[in-house]
Amino acid sequence: MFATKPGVRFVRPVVKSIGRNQILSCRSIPSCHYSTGAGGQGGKANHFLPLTLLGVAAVGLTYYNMNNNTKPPTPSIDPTSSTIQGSPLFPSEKYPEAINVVFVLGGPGSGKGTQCSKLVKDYKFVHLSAGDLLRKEKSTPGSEFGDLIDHYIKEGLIVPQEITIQLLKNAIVEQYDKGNRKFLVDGFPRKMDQALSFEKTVSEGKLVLYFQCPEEVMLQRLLNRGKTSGRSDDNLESIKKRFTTFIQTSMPVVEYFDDQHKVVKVDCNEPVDDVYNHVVSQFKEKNII
Ligand SMILES: Nc1ncnc2c1ncn2[C@@H]1O[C@H](COP(=O)(O)OP(=O)(O)O)[C@@H](O)[C@H]1O
Ligand SMILES: O=c1ccn([C@@H]2O[C@H](COP(=O)(O)OP(=O)(O)O)[C@@H](O)[C@H]2O)c(=O)[nH]1
Repeated sequence: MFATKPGVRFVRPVVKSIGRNQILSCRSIPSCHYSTGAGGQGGKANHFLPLTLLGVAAVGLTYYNMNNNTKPPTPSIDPTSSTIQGSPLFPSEKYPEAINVVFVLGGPGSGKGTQCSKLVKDYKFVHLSAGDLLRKEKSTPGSEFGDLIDHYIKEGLIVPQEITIQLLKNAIVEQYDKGNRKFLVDGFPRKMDQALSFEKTVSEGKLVLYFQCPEEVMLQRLLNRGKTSGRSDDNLESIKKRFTTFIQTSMPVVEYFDDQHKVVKVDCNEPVDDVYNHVVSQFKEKNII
């Protein structure tokens, strides 16, 4: 049912219909519309075709796997081998000013959200948590990717990049239009394909703030958070899976940026205010604040 007929003329990408408020709509993306085959619009860019096919493949396979509980959902196309094509949105003709993006990484429960809140209060950053954006999209009535997101989060897996990147893009554009230029992008990129695509199509990351944290500390914090968070992944089973994903999939991203000398490492295993003091002094040293 997800097959695409050759020659079909696309007037909108799949992502456009996601969510009641079209959160994942491609409004903000120039050259969003495209066509294929006979009757297509000649020279129009075809940027969304691979993206759409990948998205459709991921959704189809996920639904299949959710109904056949024998194996985890794995996209039929290896996402690490495909990156979204395009040029950065910031700066560009439409959005002439560059934005400052700091990626905030660290294992689940390392304190990313806690420290971001403090930075927002003191230094007027916009805090965009990829996990929060996904949870919001998941609970948006009518979201066609709600079940898929739910499944990936419970399993501690990384949601296909085009969904998360589109959510981030929309949120950043909204904030840019309000005059904001400084962003803490929390819990993203968690996978190499996301890192490459985001920097190619949205903006480069100026710095990565990485919280080093022993697993045992994160485990205790997450179990504690789980008593009140209401999150479907703050339980022992999901936490173990998230740790595995973090080590196997997300640490290579930290290493990738570390090779570019963009990573500042902060020990998470101190009281909140002490961790924050380290963060602030590192940011000052790097001229981020
Ligand atoms: N330095 C710290 N010491 C003790 N508890 C902390 C510290 N930082 C965060 N926490 C607590 O640990 C839990 C996870 O923190 P959070 O900021 O939500 O992590 P993350 O965003 O990395 O998942 C929360 O309940 C938070 O209150
Ligand atoms: O770029 C992202 C960020 C988050 N997630 C999913 O959202 C979950 C929760 O992420 P969040 O950053 O909210 O929580 P953390 O695990 O850091 O506590 C992750 O385990 C992933 O399943 C994702 O797929 N892509």
